[in-house]
Amino acid sequence: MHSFKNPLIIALDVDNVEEALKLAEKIGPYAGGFKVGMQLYYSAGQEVLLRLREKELPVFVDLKLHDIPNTVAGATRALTRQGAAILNVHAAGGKAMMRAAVEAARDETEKAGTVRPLVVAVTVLTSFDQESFKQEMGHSGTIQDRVVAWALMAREAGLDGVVASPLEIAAIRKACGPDFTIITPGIRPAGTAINDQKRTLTPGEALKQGADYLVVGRPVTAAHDQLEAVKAILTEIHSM
Ligand SMILES: O=C(O)c1cc(=O)[nH]c(=O)n1[C@@H]1O[C@H](COP(=O)(O)O)[C@@H](O)[C@H]1O
Repeated sequence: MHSFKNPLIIALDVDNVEEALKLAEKIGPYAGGFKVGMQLYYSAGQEVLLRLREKELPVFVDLKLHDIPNTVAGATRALTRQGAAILNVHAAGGKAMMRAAVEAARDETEKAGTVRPLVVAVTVLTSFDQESFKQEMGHSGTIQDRVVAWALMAREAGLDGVVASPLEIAAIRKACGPDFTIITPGIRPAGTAINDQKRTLTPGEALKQGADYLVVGRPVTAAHDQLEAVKAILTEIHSM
């Protein structure tokens, strides 16, 4: 497995390589890893992954793949070759799609003699609350039940873990066991803006619930002093 020096993954949700590298330079000595999502990858492509490799921190490539199994397998191969330490697919894409992704990652790394990325499933996005989940997604049950069902399905498909809100961590841990990786966005240090997130906890609370990795974007990227924001989160984490 790629090694993260601490559980804090900073989402580099910016528009270009220069901005991403500037941020990575500043917070690199403190962060556990970086996340490159749709905004940056669709703007800068694989160049940003190549340049971030120079920082020697693992990168979670968050493109939330969701397509037929063959297409997702091809995309997974590409992101694996580009050095992703973690990559994600939507659990809603189904078991065959998830299995195709993890098999593609395994095959690609076995051929290259490299370390396989963790392949994790996105469950219910942290921007849903129970009300919008019911109204817009047509699910009658609770978010937690859906997240746990998808987590179990991801585990059966051979995935390494899931992305879920901090509110579901304990239930996932109970259902999927200690070795299943749980990555949680929707992290909001006390007193920071919630923005479009609906299901949130503070960094310390999320770790206490049993998260393996915390994904944090705007509480750091939009902070007046980004470095101070990262350090404050680490202080909270270390005091746990
Ligand atoms: O897959 C993700 O990383 C993800 C899943 C999810 O359910 N919610 C979610 O916010 N994310 C990502 O996590 C990051 C959270 O950013 P902030 O809300 O700015 O902290 C963003 O880059 C999102 O794309």
